[in-house]
Amino acid sequence: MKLLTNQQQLIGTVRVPGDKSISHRSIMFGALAHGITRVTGFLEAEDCLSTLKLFQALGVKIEREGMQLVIEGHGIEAFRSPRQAVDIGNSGTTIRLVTGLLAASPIDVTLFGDVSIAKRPMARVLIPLLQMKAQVSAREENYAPITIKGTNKLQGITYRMPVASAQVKSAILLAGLHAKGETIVIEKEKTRDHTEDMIRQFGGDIEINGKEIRLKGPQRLIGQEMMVPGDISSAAFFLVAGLIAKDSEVTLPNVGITATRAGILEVIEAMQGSLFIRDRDLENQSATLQVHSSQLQATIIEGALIPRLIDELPIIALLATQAEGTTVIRDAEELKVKETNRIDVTASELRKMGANIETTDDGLIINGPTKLHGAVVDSHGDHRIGMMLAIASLIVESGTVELLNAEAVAVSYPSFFSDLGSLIGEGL
Ligand SMILES: O=C(O)C1=C[C@@H](OP(=O)(O)O)[C@@H](O)[C@H](O)C1
Ligand SMILES: C=C(OP(=O)(O)O)C(=O)O
Repeated sequence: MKLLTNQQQLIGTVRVPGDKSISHRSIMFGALAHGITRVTGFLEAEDCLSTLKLFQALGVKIEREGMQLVIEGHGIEAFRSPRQAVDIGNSGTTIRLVTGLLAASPIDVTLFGDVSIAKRPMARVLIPLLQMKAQVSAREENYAPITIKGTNKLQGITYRMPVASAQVKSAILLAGLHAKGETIVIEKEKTRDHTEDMIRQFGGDIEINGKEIRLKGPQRLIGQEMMVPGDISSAAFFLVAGLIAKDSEVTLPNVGITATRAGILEVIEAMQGSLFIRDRDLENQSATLQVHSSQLQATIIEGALIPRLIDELPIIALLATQAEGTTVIRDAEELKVKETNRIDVTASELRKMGANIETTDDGLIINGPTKLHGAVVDSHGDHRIGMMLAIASLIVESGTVELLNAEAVAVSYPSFFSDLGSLIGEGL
């Protein structure tokens, strides 16, 4: 795909689609609960549709009614074994959370995915689940396909997490909901807490004390009405675009800014970006975000901040190429096990466009500001890399940009290119 270059100006408003993490969980909790769950703002993107189809294959009735998704939950006991192995596509969140959730179900199932999923580590989920007496196995004990033989004999555990991962935490908590006794998870760093929020929202009982989370099984959840706010991980591309493109102003209404996800807003402020947060909705934990073109300063991104902006790091790396000074991203080794090795791929693709960016064992060092130029770049099938490169092309001063494997953006944001085009005032 040929991208727009030549220092574009971005003006306007984009309503980014629903949060991916919350959308996945809306299906999972709706299916686990008893009664009807109605979801407004569900993200209709490939990853969340993988979760939707999986639960339909387990016999759960899920239908669209106007702008809502309606899930008819009859509890975990009502799940049925699918006739064949289920393909979860590119979605790490689906395969990891569902492995925990289904470990305590009455069904047998094998889950597999695409070439990227087949390389992502699963032992991090299997190790605690095996301690809970789950019957789960994986290729070479670490990779998809994963086979789950559900059992009603799960036992609660106390688990100190060796990685900062909301997916691992959520898999254990979802298993713990139907295990006997208490499950205690102690996080390495605080990660996104949508699972904990939704356990409460669906009538469950959970105690949170800093990084320690406790729940007792078995629990019975009740169907709910839910609103999914816009995804800050999708908004991040337009936040950065508005900051680095010339003479720009971009407004993003209804973006989820819950504390465990809002790290990018702190980074923009630390870099002296012009950011306004308006219309805060405390119940929905959302707000309108507005950015203007800015003179940016380098910063250091590390430690407890990393899990609060983990998926935004490729686009933050682009932001840093336009900041004065040396930006250091460290403690981000988890980036190596995402859809691609995002440390290597971010650096190698941005370097093709002239960025001054080095990789380290756990992050990136970026010297700025640098002018970017045209190149043939590649998403490597990673949605977040594809969208980052499309934003980079907007500030290219010479040459053209060709993006290979652009279709990967549909994993989390199918309307990305048309939303970007609407800010520029012409279709891409
Ligand atoms: O729980 C979730 O919804 C997610 C957790 C994060 O993964 P890890 O738990 O592997 O950090 C994140 O990168 C992913 O996009 C979504
Ligand atoms: C890492 C991501 O997703 P997942 O782990 O669900 O594949 C992402 O969306 O950036």
